[in-house]
Amino acid sequence: MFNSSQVILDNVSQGIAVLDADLRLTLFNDRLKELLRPPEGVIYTGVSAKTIAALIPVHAHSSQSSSGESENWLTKLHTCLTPFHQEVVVDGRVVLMTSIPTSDGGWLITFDDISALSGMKKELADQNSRFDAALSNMPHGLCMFDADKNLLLCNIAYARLYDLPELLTLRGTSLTQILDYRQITGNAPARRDTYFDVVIEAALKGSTASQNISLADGRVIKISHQPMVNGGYVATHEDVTEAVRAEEQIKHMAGHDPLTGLPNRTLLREKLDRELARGGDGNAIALLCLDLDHFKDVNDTLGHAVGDLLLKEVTERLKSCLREGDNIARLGGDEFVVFQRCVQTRRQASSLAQRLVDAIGETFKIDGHTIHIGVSIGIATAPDDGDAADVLLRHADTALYRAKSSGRSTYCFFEPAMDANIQVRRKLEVDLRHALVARQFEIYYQPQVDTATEQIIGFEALLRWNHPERGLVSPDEFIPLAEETGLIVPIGEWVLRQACKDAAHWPAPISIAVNLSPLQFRSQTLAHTVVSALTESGLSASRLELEITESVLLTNSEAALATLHHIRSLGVRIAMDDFGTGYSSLSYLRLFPFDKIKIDQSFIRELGHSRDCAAIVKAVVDLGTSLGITTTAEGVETTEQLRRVREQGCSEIQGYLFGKPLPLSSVNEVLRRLSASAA
Ligand SMILES: Nc1nc2c(ncn2[C@@H]2O[C@H](COP(=O)(O)O[C@H]3[C@@H](O)[C@H](n4cnc5c(=O)[nH]c(N)nc54)O[C@@H]3COP(=O)(O)O)[C@@H](O)[C@H]2O)c(=O)[nH]1
Repeated sequence: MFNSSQVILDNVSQGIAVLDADLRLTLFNDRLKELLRPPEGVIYTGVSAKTIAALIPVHAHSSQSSSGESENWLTKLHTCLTPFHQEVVVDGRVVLMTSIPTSDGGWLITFDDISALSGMKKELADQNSRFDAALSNMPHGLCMFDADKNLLLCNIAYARLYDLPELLTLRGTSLTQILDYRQITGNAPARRDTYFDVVIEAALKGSTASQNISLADGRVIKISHQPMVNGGYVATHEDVTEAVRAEEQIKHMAGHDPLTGLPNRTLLREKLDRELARGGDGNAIALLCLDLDHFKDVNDTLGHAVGDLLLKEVTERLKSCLREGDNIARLGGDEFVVFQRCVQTRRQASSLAQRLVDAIGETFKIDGHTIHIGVSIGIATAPDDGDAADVLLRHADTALYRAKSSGRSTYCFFEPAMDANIQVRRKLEVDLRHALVARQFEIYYQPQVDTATEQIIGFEALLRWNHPERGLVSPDEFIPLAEETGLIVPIGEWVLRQACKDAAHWPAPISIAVNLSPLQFRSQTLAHTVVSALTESGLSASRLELEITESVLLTNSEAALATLHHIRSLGVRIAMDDFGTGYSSLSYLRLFPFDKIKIDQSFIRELGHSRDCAAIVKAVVDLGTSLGITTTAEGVETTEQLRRVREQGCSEIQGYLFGKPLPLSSVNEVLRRLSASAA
């Protein structure tokens, strides 16, 4: 027969030991032996608690007994009247001993193997300390609030971010308390109500959201909310002030011109597109393309620093002409755009354009320099001239082109007919840029004759352009374009070098005259180019003549005069071309010791018809004679004109009567025949 209580005891998972009042073992089970692993025969009914205590030598750690004492188990059995626990380690296993006093003065002791539980507790403790370390070391603030907006926990970074005292970081602190405190210290959300009502409520309702919140102290905090499963939310707080500022700055830079601070082309396009899309409310848009006149001269002569200061000053003046709602942008260089929404488009745009022209026409005083520039303006209007930004900009630019060619410092409205002309001109410009590399230029030479002997004494180099589609293009058409685009500088340099090379093969003292454009004087390397053209070709300086018009001295006269003196000091002769067509040809004779005056063909043409012209020619020749300057009559076509200029005392003649401009091969042939007949 089995003892039923023993069967029960042997089938429970705990080790059981029952001690009587004398602390002797009265009852125990097999599980006790399994846990304590006593040597054979040590555990038996009647054995003392002391013997059992000897089997459990190592205390894992003492849990607090109900009396709060931590004492040796045996001592406690003698002294304690209430249950107590002890964790001990037996043979590597953690065993929880629970000692419960029995009514007869004895003890019921249970032994639980809690090794697994103890491992989990340790793991949990480790995890908690890792979590604490992570929280404390997080660069961002972190906080958890329950569903009632009471703080569950927060980390040091959160407290530091808002300068919170320790008291407000304790569990249970309400969000309102925290925000009230932040309100006082000046770092609460600038729009607290919105933050509270919208952001927090959304988080509590389960929305994951990330939002930048501006604080009253100017900082921007990125707050990311994550709802928690059991209500409440966890939020990270990151100070993104610097990042937001940098982003704003990058955005500003992408849309603005760094020099003037004005919107750039990209931003202009955005604004214009927006305005055009808004259309349809009866209002129109006037778009004004502005280009400064002679700005390049300022850069070339006074330097880029002064040019930059001028652009800033121009910007201020342009802005001062605008009214509320008008927009301005700088497209680059000296190009600006203004657009305005207006009702009476042309009238309002004219009035704005005139204000702008007047403002820029006023003298500028920059860095000790007095500067005169102007502005040319092309205007296109929407919807009449187009309703897309690209089209409007193109049409305003076309009108600008017209404003520039009709004298500058003025404005001009777009007209459809302009488009076709300008397209042709643009195409010519593209072709002209290509012409030099494509070797489409050729120099023709027109003879210059001694009036007395009627012998050829030299030739004038006159440029011709063999256009692949249009055939020979007149210099009257492409030289002004080359001057407008600045291409005259490389083209003029090519003419000079090529003409010197060609003339070097002609018999001395036959000379060569080359035209110089005013723009070539701005390059500052002109004198050097002349020297190298002479050196490369081997032509004597005395056989080279350079023809300039008074416009060279009109702008930038000091620098141009210095260059002229330098070139003349080489032995090169300087001729004043088209004499009498400008305003102050005479006064320029006092400025520079010209070697030759070329009387413009308009006077020669009129010699037989106009007494005035005859008198002018006579006066110029007399002036030349008294100053020791050679005079050449240009455009002599008839024997009658020849007779008259000879009568007036003109020393040299050039004109169709003695020969039209000829290609090099024909000139060489003429010269060959001349030297053969002279031999
Ligand atoms: N900067 C440069 N300018 C140049 C160069 N090559 C030419 N040009 C200038 O282009 C203008 C037109 O030149 P072109 O068509 O060659 O006309 C010249 C002569 O052909 C013409 N001429 C000469 N004699 C007569 C005549 O009896 N009748 C008549 N109707 N025309 C005649 O005059 C032009 C020469 O002018 P000028 O230079 O003033 O002596 C012209 O302004 C050229 O200067 C160049 O390489 N660089």
